[in-house]
Amino acid sequence: MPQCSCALLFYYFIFFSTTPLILFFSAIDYYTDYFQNVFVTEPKFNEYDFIVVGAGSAGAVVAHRLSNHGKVLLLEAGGSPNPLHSFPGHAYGLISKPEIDWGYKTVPQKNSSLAFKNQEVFWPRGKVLGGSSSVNFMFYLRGHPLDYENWSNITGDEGWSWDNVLPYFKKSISQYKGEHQTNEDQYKGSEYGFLHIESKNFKNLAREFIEAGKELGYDEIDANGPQKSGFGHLDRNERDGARYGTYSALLKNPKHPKNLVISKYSQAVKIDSAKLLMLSGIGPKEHLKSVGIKPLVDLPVGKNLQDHVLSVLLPFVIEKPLSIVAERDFTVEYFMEYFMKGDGPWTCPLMITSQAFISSSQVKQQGIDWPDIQLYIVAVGNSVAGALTLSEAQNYKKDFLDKIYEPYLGTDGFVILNTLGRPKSVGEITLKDKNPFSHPNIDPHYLEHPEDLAALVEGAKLAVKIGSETTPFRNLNATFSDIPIPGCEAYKFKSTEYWECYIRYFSTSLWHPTSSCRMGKADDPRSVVDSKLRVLKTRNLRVIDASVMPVIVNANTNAPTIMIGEKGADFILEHWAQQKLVCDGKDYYLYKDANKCYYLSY
Ligand SMILES: Cc1cc2nc3c(=O)[nH]c(=O)nc-3n(C[C@H](O)[C@H](O)[C@H](O)COP(=O)(O)OP(=O)(O)OC[C@H]3O[C@@H](n4cnc5c(N)ncnc54)[C@H](O)[C@@H]3O)c2cc1C
Repeated sequence: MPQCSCALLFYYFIFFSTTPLILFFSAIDYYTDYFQNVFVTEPKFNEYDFIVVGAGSAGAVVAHRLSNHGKVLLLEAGGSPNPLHSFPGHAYGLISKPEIDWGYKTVPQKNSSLAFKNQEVFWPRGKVLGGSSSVNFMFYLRGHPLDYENWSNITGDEGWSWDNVLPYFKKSISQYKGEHQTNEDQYKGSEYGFLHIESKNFKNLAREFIEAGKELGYDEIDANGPQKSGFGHLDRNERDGARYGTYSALLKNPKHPKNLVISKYSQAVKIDSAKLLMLSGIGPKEHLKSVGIKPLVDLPVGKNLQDHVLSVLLPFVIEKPLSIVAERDFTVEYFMEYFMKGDGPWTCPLMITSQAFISSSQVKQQGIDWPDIQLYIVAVGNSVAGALTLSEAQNYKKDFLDKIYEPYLGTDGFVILNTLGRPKSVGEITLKDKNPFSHPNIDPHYLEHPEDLAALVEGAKLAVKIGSETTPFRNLNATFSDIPIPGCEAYKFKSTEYWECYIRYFSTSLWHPTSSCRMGKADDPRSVVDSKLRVLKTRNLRVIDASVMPVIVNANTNAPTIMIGEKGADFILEHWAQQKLVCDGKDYYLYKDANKCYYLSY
């Protein structure tokens, strides 16, 4: 990679001169979009067949599918994303930006996140068309078949089994140009699909990571089909190197524009499904009373919150220039590669090039291979910018990071993200008060369950072994910092107690909250919606988003949420077909000889 003796100065010049410009143009873009939306009259109907609140990963899919059959009003609290959102290299820069992010944070955590200011973890959520799919890191993963067998058992509905959700994952795909093109059975595009999935050429340290896994006895895998323990490349929701979330795919140029009215900057008074239901009087009776809301329907809304916990392992140092060091590699060459060819490092969010699924010993004891640890390798060296960005985007204490990074600044290296795929700790979302604009209390109870910490300790030990003791990394002279992190100096370095302490400091969210409006059987006291996603004890109201997952899946949650959107749209269409007998359009057909009209399930 190109070298320059005055690179640090150059980097600072570029950083401090472009950042205000980016902020300035983003602000212009935001206010132009906002005022255009207020003053330019949109075509409106007097009445709608469906109202969808939230144009996120699931909401955009539901609105799109329904607009093929009826008039849809899609209410979104945010506006259009600015053009920078499609640039994967800038994904980290989108976090916590108030024009597009709700700006949530957790309440102070008791068992985790000691390296964070006030032990509060930032919880980014997209407030923009496309929702969190417009700000996420775009990795495309579906989960383990057993995740869905579990859903099927919990709901008592075979419709959520792996065999029955797989067609919905496939249905969303339009074009697959990822790592596993030979696996047609998993990825063949559908004529109804809209997602583009690809994997570009920046794969630094991925081969070393996968080969290290093989040396330790793991297979090289396609993590989607069907998942098992092993190491493999990552696919992303991109098209020609640009983000391709539900905004680009479905809302930017809607397929049924006459039927779909998108109302931007329209906050349906309440925020997010759990909060929305509680402010409407649907939630835990005693809690609603305590904040002055009249309870209408007593349901465990906000309970059962789950999230993937992430512990960052750094710094690793290598002696070959295979990582991106911001001060050195912020080059014209890489930008040209991106803008001219749609390729290179800037197609890769956070330079995460590969990942692994591992079953901890707790899981192996049960005689199954249902991984509960996910490791990612991040081909980022040790830079001033890295520490600054981590602290600003995620609320880490800056001085804590400075102490860890200082001896290694400017060196090549990498980071391993050690994440918990199947956490046992369960959190809760409650209302602060009855003001719809107040942020909710978010308490994920990270690491409360002792088995969560035990699994992450195993992940940390394995990650450090991979990154410093295996042949592919030894060939790079890779080392893991031997300086204990501040706060854990009292423990024997790399002992189980040291890792427990390390993880309690370095633990945050992987930004995959689920299950606060859990789906389940009607007589299960944990259920908020039934297996057709209808809110229990109410009529004509469904929740269709990540919050309905009965248990979080062992995978990044965007693709599973889009799948939920697909199924949810079909549930509504099935129901609607039975309500209204309409046979006048070409999209409708007569079902057998039952003398009833059904809608084609797109
Ligand atoms: C920074 C980040 C990185 C991530 N990286 C990945 C990744 O690489 N791969 C992956 O698979 N997953 C990733 N995820 C998770 C994934 O993006 C989410 O699980 C998924 O987008 C959730 O979809 P959803 O439909 O439930 O909610 P969202 O997509 O968040 O949509 C909710 C929408 O509703 C709107 N809304 C909320 N309340 C109201 C209201 N009252 N009125 C009107 N509109 C409202 C919001 O503004 C938003 O647009 C990431 C998430 C984040 C935040």
